[in-house]
Amino acid sequence: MKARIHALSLTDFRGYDRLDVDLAGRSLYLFGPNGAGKTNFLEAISVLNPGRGLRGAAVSDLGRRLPQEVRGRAWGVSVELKRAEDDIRIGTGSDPRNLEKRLVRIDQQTVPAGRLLDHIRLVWLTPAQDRIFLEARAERLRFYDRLVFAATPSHATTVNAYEKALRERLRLLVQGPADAVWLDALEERLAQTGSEMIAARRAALADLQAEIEAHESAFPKADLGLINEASDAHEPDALNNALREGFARARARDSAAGRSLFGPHRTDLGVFHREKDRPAADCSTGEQKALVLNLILAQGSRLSRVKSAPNPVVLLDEVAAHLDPIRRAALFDETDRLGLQTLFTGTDESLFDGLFGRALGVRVEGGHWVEFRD
Ligand SMILES: Nc1ncnc2c1ncn2[C@@H]1O[C@H](COP(=O)(O)OP(=O)(O)OP(=O)(O)O)[C@@H](O)[C@H]1O
Repeated sequence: MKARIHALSLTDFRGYDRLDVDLAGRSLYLFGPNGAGKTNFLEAISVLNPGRGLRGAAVSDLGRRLPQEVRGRAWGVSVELKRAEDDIRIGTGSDPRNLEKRLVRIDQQTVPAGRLLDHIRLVWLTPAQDRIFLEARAERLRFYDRLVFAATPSHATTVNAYEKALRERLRLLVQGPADAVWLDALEERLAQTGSEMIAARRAALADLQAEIEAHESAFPKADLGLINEASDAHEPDALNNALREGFARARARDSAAGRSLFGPHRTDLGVFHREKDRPAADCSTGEQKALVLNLILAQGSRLSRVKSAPNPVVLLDEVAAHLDPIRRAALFDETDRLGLQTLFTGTDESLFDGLFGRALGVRVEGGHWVEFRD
């Protein structure tokens, strides 16, 4: 399903007071000095999916706040998506009655945030994620779970239900009462949601690896793996049983440690640089950036194949600056070839010479779009 961003407005979002533009479904590159408002713009698009957007910010931090103001203002982001069959306007913003909360609207109707995924799916890469292979395991797993969730939205609900049951089980084990019936019931839920999580992660991994194999590109190929999955069983009943038994066996150890030491929440994403024959964490900074970028392109490509879901829109913050000219040209060609509406940022206009005429270019200064390159 094609979904591309056309008309777009921001109101009091971060440094922007008001922005009304029409991207006409095109890709975009924003350039301008530090602090101009380039990342803020990508962040505004990123909140058009459920969750906290690409900076993980609270709703109340997104509203424009002048230096003398103590609180941010009510903010809003809305876009018009043109599709083969119709146009649709989707938007989000703070609830004027409670600035900590956000509301989502689709064609004027207030709806749950999850419904946004029926219309737009976002993939992003920010400088913070370049270090994903050096981060703590839990951070990497969260990054990977977001890749899984973009194609399988139920994965987020499953992970939340699993984490809730895990916290409840640990509380019983540490504070009591260690009621066996209650613990059995919680572990049953953990086994059920845990098996679903493992299955969704494996399916996403197979898809991503297939995308990586399918494309010859200037980016290094990665071998992906899931480490410490809690069980290597594949058949659903066997996986379920293995998890239930694993949780029951771990009770005494978890209770003594005050931590949950068994389960799929302890999984890690393994990424191996095939050509260099070493784990991503041992690769150079530039090699790590290229690996993670290739993973994001694989994600964009696999999402665009999901017939029942909208085409992804890709947000690449300061990615071009870190690539050598050959890889930069390859990135522009690759996003074009995949038919992805991609929004790039960078400080220097010259980084985007290869996009001139293929995307809309805009100079940003002080929260304003000041010059257009068409
Ligand atoms: N809630 C807010 N209200 C007003 N201004 C804000 C708010 N939040 C952030 N800003 C301002 O936005 C600017 C940062 O913008 P942004 O992160 O988009 O910069 P950028 O163009 O991506 O720069 P860089 O090249 O340094 O990454 C800062 O000047 C910051 O003070």
